[in-house]
Amino acid sequence: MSRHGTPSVWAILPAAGRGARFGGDVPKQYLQIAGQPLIAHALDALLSHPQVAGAMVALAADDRHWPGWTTRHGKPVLRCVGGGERADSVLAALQALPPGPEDSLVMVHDAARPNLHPSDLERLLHAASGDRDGAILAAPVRDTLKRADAEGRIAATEPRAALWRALTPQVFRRGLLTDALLAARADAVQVTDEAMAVERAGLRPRLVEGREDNLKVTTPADRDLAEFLLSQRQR
Ligand SMILES: Nc1ccn([C@@H]2O[C@H](COP(=O)(O)OP(=O)(O)OP(=O)(O)O)[C@@H](O)[C@H]2O)c(=O)n1
Ligand SMILES: C[C@](O)(CO)[C@H](O)COP(=O)(O)O
Repeated sequence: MSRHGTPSVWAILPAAGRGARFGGDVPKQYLQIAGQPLIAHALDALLSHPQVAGAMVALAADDRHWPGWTTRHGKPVLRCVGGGERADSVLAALQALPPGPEDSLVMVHDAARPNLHPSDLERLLHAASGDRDGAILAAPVRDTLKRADAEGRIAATEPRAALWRALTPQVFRRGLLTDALLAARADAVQVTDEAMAVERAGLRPRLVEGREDNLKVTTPADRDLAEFLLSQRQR
């Protein structure tokens, strides 16, 4: 048994997006970067951690690019059909997981974030294991923030003290996250990350500072940086 105990954390990868901001014919999660699809880098980063039991990947119903993996790193890779919004995909994945304790940890990570480092993952899981409100990787805002007006000019400078950018993974107790996402859906509130749903439930997840290079590949401009970062790790 590893020092982390029995692998008990299920990883959820929302991967049902269309990649509209990235463009192209192939959804960005299947972009070949540093020798494999973007989603493979995200899967490997998660499944290589000894505490992670397996992965549930939420795919678009008409996805024809999924390579059909059923295991990686000796762990199960399961899949389900995602939903119209990211939160719907996460909820579908939660509800498709194998039976397990409601207070077990689940970890949600964007398939579009290929450069998650083991050190960040370890610190995040350590923080979440001891915190019932959960924990997320995040990065403190280091730039001055401007609010734009309708003409693309500066309308205001926003205070940045105590502002952080939410990253992923985000780790919560399985039952708590499921209930929080169901409540947000029932209230017709579109949450852009899992923490937003948990905050609505009155909890205060812990912020775990993560690397700035845990980028989400969103537009074509992100591709070269992702290629560089991932190729540097393979040297
Ligand atoms: N209905 C959706 C929308 C998004 N995602 C996933 O959520 C992650 C982060 O979303 P984003 O970067 O916005 O990806 P897309 O939604 O594909 O991009 P876009 O908004 O440009 O279409 C991605 O792995 C994406 O596949 C998902 O599983 N289901
Ligand atoms: C979950 C997330 O990556 C945290 O920053 C972000 O909210 C995803 O946003 P997207 O518009 O679905 O990419």
